[in-house]
Amino acid sequence: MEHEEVTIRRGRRSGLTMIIAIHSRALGPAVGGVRLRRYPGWRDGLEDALRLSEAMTCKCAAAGLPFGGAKSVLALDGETPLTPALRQAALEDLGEFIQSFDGSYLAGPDVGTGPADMVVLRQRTPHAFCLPEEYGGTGTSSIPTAVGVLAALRAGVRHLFGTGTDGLTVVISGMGSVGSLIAQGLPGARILVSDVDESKRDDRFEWVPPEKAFTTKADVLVPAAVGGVLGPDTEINARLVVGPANNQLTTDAVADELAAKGIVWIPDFVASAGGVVYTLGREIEALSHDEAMARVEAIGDTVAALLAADTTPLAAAKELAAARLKPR
Ligand SMILES: NC(=O)c1ccc[n+]([C@@H]2O[C@H](COP(=O)([O-])OP(=O)(O)OC[C@H]3O[C@@H](n4cnc5c(N)ncnc54)[C@H](O)[C@@H]3O)[C@@H](O)[C@H]2O)c1
Repeated sequence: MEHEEVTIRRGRRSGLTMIIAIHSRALGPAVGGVRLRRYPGWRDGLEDALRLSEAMTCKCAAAGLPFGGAKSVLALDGETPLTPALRQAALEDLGEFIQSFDGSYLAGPDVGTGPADMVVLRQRTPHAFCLPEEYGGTGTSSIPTAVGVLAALRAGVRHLFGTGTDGLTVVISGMGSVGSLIAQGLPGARILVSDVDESKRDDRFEWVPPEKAFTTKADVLVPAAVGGVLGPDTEINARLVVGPANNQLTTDAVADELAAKGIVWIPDFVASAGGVVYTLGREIEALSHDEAMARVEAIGDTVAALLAADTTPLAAAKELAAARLKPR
């Protein structure tokens, strides 16, 4: 096992399996979101926690943050209804669990949780961030995440096409909180959007059925939905792939296969770091909004440097993260 510490506990109020995976604290306290979702079994939740906490270590190290990587999972089974009472009990259980790490693990929102849930965690531990603004936090991280992806996208476009984004065709797969902001952030481009949820259709943009999103001819494809979408046989009809979805590749080898096909893939842990860069900068390092946003915009410089390397962007990003993680 490469992780520093993995602890599994049953919530005494909720009865839910809780997993906290600490991948690394080499650079500072480990940070990572709380994922609350259904799994076929808790071991699947454990798999998720192991994978996602490792990705957080890479994300923080590549972004130059003084933090390590972690993840919490609250594993729901297939049938128990998630009532408000169960949610409250699970968060109180997790808050106590987080507190037992004595500040060496800092929790934020992830899939299935949001800023309001962080308020419940705070009742049991001070080590929860991304609270709503009225509680002194920075609220949702979607805006800085989208700003970071847009900076990465512009750097990729400059490298590949030597231009800005005006006139390019961009397909966005996933019109959730981040994808919809990205769509609005490219006013001169032709934007095609796609989602499994038809209610996410937006009259301002052309609609593509979800099964056609990756094969539609475009200059840029933005995966903004779920992970595991890029495998060895995935057909893609765009030259540049860059988006916020975590863990997009089914295996690291896919990065080499994409490169061999002439497709530039920007590592997700670099492109999607804006939320964590901004939130931790504001809430832990007490930076101003402008200072924290300047760090988010700097994701574009990181991407430009990765693209200048003579390896794939993934290999270059892993090298960058490993160099920062090396004991001095
Ligand atoms: N919100 C953040 O700050 C942040 C930070 C880093 C990474 N991410 C990652 O970015 C991605 C998007 O985040 P979000 O906050 O916008 O999530 P979200 O839940 O608001 O939106 C996801 C959207 O994807 C759609 N979707 C689900 N499966 C799909 C599929 N197979 N094809 C097309 N659409 C599909 C959903 O209907 C939803 O509209 C997630 O993978 C998330 O983990 C988010």
